[in-house]
Amino acid sequence: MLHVSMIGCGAIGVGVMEILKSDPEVAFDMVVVPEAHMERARSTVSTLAPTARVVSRLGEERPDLLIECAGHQAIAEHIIPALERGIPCMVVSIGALSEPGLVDQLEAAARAGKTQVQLLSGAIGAIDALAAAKVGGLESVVYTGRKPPQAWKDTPAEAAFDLDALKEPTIIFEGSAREAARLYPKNANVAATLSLAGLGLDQTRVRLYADPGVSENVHYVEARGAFGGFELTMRGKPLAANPKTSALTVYSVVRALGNRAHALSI
Ligand SMILES: NC(=O)C1=CN([C@@H]2O[C@H](COP(=O)(O)OP(=O)(O)OC[C@H]3O[C@@H](n4cnc5c(N)ncnc54)[C@H](O)[C@@H]3O)[C@@H](O)[C@H]2O)C=CC1
Ligand SMILES: O=C([O-])CC(=O)C(=O)O
Repeated sequence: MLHVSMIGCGAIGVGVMEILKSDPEVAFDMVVVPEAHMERARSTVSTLAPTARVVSRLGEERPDLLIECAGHQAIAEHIIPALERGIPCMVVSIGALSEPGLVDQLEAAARAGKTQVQLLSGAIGAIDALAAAKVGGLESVVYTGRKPPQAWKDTPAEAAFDLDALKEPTIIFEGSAREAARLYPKNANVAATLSLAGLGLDQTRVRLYADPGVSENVHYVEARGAFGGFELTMRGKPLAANPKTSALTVYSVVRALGNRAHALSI
């Protein structure tokens, strides 16, 4: 039985607990959320993981695994201290790692605690192929993200475009993955994941579209290198609870937890 503590109880956290409540090999012992969100989280957790405690920090507890499904702040607040204490961690807010120095801090914390932090693939696929291709040498990685206009609400695109009135696919950003992550932190997870697996934040090119013609989060990747090349299109269905997040992100967390908990890993 794998004893897991979960950071975050939003669209991803709830989706993961819903699926895993029928898995006898995974137990959620604690759910970590900020004080202000504890009451809401308690009522959700009471039905999904009735034995789990809702807390605002891990304290002295030592779960088998700590999984972050919360947001950028949670990495410095919870993941780094847990790694330093030797607790293995998984991270889903990969966009946070475009902040200068944070990847190095994560690695240093894991090394100090003699443990490991796993960065999850989330909403994008072919991370295994891209990371393997990097060994032989990559020449180019280009990522195009296409989402319905309402998925860009509360981002700089809202000030620059009348999102509700868009009739055509509209480029809202073109540049490096580093700049995309700075301007669109809540939509930068895929670009940052591709960068970390591949050519890095400065060499990975990103184009983002607000497209009234799509209802899904469409991720298109073209990679070339010594291995040859690949093109990948993912059409991720957004979660009802958060249209910025594709359902595949929930499944990627469930897969990663299953791989740690079960006898067979794939
Ligand atoms: N790797 C990937 O492909 C993807 C990653 N994400 C990332 O996953 C994260 C969670 O996404 P959602 O569940 O959709 O968000 P959400 O907004 O629905 O839920 C966030 C949850 O985290 C909690 N939280 C916020 N700050 C916290 C902190 N400092 N400490 C503890 N708990 C905290 C909130 O109370 C809430 O329960 C976001 O950072 C998002 O950018 C989302 C989609 C894809
Ligand atoms: O599709 C998703 O779930 C999230 C996404 O685009 C991103 O954060 O890069």
